[in-house]
Amino acid sequence: MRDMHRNSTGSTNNSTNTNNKISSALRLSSPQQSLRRLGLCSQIATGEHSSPVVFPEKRAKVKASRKSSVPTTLRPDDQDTSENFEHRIDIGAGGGGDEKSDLLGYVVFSGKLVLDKRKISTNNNADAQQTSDVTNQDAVDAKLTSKALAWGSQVLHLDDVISVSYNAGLRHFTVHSYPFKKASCGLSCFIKSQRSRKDFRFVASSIEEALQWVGGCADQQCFVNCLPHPLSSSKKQASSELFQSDTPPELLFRCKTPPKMLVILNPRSGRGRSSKVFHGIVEPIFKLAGFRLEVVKTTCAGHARNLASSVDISTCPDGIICVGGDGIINEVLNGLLSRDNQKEGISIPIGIIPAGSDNSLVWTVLGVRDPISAAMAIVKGGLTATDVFAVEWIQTSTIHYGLTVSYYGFVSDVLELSEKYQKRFGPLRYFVAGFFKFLCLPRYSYEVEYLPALKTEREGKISGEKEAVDMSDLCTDIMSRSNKDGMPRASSLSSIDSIMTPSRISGGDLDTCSSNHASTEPSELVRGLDPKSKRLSSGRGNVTAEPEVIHPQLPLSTTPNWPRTRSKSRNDKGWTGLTTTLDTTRWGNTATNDREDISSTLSDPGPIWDAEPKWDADPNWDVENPIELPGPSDDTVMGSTKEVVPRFGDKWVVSKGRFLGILVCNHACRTVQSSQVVAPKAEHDDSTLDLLLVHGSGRLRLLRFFLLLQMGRHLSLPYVEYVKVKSVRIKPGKHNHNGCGIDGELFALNGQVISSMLPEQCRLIGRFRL
Ligand SMILES: Nc1ncnc2c1ncn2[C@@H]1O[C@H](COP(=O)(O)OP(=O)(O)OP(=O)(O)O)[C@@H](O)[C@H]1O
Repeated sequence: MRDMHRNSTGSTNNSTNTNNKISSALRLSSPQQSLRRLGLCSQIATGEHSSPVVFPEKRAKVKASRKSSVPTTLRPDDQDTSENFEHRIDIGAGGGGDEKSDLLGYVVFSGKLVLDKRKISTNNNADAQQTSDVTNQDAVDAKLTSKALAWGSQVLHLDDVISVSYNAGLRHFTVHSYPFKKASCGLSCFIKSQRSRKDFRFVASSIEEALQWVGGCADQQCFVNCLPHPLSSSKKQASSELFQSDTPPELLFRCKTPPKMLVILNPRSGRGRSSKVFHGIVEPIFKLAGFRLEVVKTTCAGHARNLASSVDISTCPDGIICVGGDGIINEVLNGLLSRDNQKEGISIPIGIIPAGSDNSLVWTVLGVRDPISAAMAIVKGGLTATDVFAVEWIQTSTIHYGLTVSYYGFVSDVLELSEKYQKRFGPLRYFVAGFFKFLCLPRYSYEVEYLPALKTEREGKISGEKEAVDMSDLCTDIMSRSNKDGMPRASSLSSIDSIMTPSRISGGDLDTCSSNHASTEPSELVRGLDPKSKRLSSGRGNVTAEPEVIHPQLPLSTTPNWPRTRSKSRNDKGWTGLTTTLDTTRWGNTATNDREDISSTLSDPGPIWDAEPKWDADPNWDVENPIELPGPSDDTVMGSTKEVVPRFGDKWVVSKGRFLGILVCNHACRTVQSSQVVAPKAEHDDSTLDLLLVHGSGRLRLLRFFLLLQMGRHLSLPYVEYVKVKSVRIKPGKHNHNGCGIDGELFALNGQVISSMLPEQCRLIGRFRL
């Protein structure tokens, strides 16, 4: 176990020093404080909560017992006493000095504990009997601090603790934890340490002390599962007769109320392993932590989105847990943002249990990649605000939201092709599809226009301005129209590297090559897609009409919804099919995985405010790029041109020509399968997008990009441009395979799209912990 021996007892010689060193940091709380923290309360087996009852006489008793067993503060003259301890606890992390002495936080409670190593019985009566058998000779000094429970030479970090079970009226209590299990010495370099369940049953010196220990754990945010006395035949008896004589009639440990959440589980994720992962590994953790969960398994693509858009929030006030890959999270996000009250929707916390092909979001943002750690992050709670980006199809005003990345070119083509191999190759399908796509690599042409972000903006200096954006403004344009979008996915593909390199190679130094224009760009932050800022960003600040007026010529039914089937190819379905509007409820009723073809507008002339030509109407890239060599494997051209286009103070950089790929990242996009980082400078909450342009065409160039990506050196390539942006517009060339991937969902890129940040962030459950 990683943590168990982290701060083990030092030698007898240095123990006195250590005690001196730690004395300041380990000042025990006064008994009164401890008692206050204990906040005797009750969580009776039924899970019902009752009001706290204070028992002064019990408090006095506990106070006395604590005084006698442990000194309040380790003073110099206490050293002798402390030397008599059977085991010394070096809370100062091996005597590292005062600066380290708070590694385990402040002391909440201390006393003697016996670790009962006998197998924990399921029989309560036997438990009661066993407890009385434990002799105090085995007792060791123990301390509960704000960060750990330490006894003898062992330390259990509270981060690894899920809950504590306690039977009223007994001296013993059980700590349920999931510490890291260390691989055996020889294998530790090869095998990642994993968490596994470990229950520690302790016996305290007295019932009062047991209450103190358990109450202290409750104060440190551990859930306490309080059960009746094992000898009581009924809960009624436990709370009336037994408690009257032995213990307070009601024990109310002050700990957090167990959360109530909705679990949306994609049973197809991870090649169908997600149900096993949830019920076998994750659910027991949530049960230990007292969570009240309603589990819904999705029946088809789009189901999660429908659930998230319509669920009664009062039934899951603490959030929605997604079990699956990045795709299911994207569905839930889009569902939440399509609710009538979008502000409420985006504020619903989202928990993530990684059980799909790739879970870049939770790995990058919370540093969690296995289901147990993810469940623990949810149990431990806290929220991490995360940017949300919106990709809007300008001509049709359709919007799809994302949390991870949107991509165009080779990667989106691979995403599409990978569908074919889903059943046969599972997570390896990206590699297989990447290989085949590589062999017959087409050329991709785009017009890219981006608004670089200023350094000051990236550092949040105008956060006040950001905060001033009213969510209702935001909703007027982007969100209200998003209800109609219902674009489907092909599969999860936040893991760009899995396309070409399934191997694991460590990252190295990363050189970023931001655009020159970025540093000379003094413009206001165009984060958020409220109509006003969007117009500003597009250089049409004089347009004041409501969204409907802005796009007057748009027929209501022109959303470029493009559900794809998992089995059909793009050609089968005809990318430029009928104009229609996707009814999202249809997805919910679809019994199979396959989706119907719903395609997009062909002839939409685009909104009035966007009518001004920014580029040639129909770029002919073969002509515009005279240096482009013919043939499939050319590798010598940058293939694009660049210019700065000032509009109303905002200088948009225009780059057009050939691109192997365009990646617009919301966070660093780490991949679970390897140590690569696609956008090393990206932050999930910096209000900017990181744009990666891989210029040019040709297999050699593409191969070099992916190889260097594995080594973390892809940004050093001369044809790779990396810039932080506030907004990006992308328009495909004429003969492209026009796909666009958003968090693993695949869409048709018929016409120009604009990616920008929403002013409001969503909230992921959990915090990044090292
Ligand atoms: N019951 C279902 N049947 C088929 N598709 C579903 C179902 N539930 C959800 N989906 C679709 O599957 C997509 C992918 O889900 P998710 O990201 O959870 O898995 P994944 O990581 O891609 O899984 P896999 O390991 O199979 O690649 C979702 O975006 C959703 O559209």
